[in-house]
Amino acid sequence: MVTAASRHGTTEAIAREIAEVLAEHGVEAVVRSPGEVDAVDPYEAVVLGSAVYAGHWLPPAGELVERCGPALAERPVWLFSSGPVGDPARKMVREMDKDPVELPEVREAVHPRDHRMFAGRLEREDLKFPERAALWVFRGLEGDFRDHDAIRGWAESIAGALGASPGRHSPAE
Ligand SMILES: Cc1cc2nc3c(=O)[nH]c(=O)nc-3n(C[C@H](O)[C@H](O)[C@H](O)COP(=O)(O)O)c2cc1C
Repeated sequence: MVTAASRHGTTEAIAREIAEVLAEHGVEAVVRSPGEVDAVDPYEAVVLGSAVYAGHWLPPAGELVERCGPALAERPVWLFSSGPVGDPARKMVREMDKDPVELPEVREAVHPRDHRMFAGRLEREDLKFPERAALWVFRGLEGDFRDHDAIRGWAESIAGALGASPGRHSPAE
């Protein structure tokens, strides 16, 4: 299962991209929003992500860990965050690229195989006040900074760890 907490859809889109790559490699993957997951027992492995706002994961991701921590710890779990936007040459952008505050706690609870921070997306038209006001501070950070190669490469490594062979169920077959 791939599940991600998202406010404006970017992290959810990254979750879908990861699930697509898993499926291309023969790993059956469902995408769920964290709030609708009551139990992870039906799933062999879990990829859990969240957008990062002001240094924090969104609450539904942490709440899933609170609800299902022991069951998550019993299966392979990969974590990701979607955050940094803007030109990485800028100091402010590099400062954004910090692990979310919740990460040590989440690591302790679920013992993930990995945590990856992916660049995100920030579009003015998605934002409402007060986020739009924050854009004044974040000026120059608008745009889609997702690195699809990085996302796909990471998803391929997960497929590999789950025993999938590359291209096992590729559409060409
Ligand atoms: C008000 C605001 C605060 C943000 N704070 C952070 C932050 O602390 N760290 C970070 O890496 N990204 C931060 N971002 C960028 C978002 O995490 C990024 O745009 C993300 O891809 C949005 O994902 P979503 O569309 O799934 O909500 C912030 C964006 C906004 C609008």
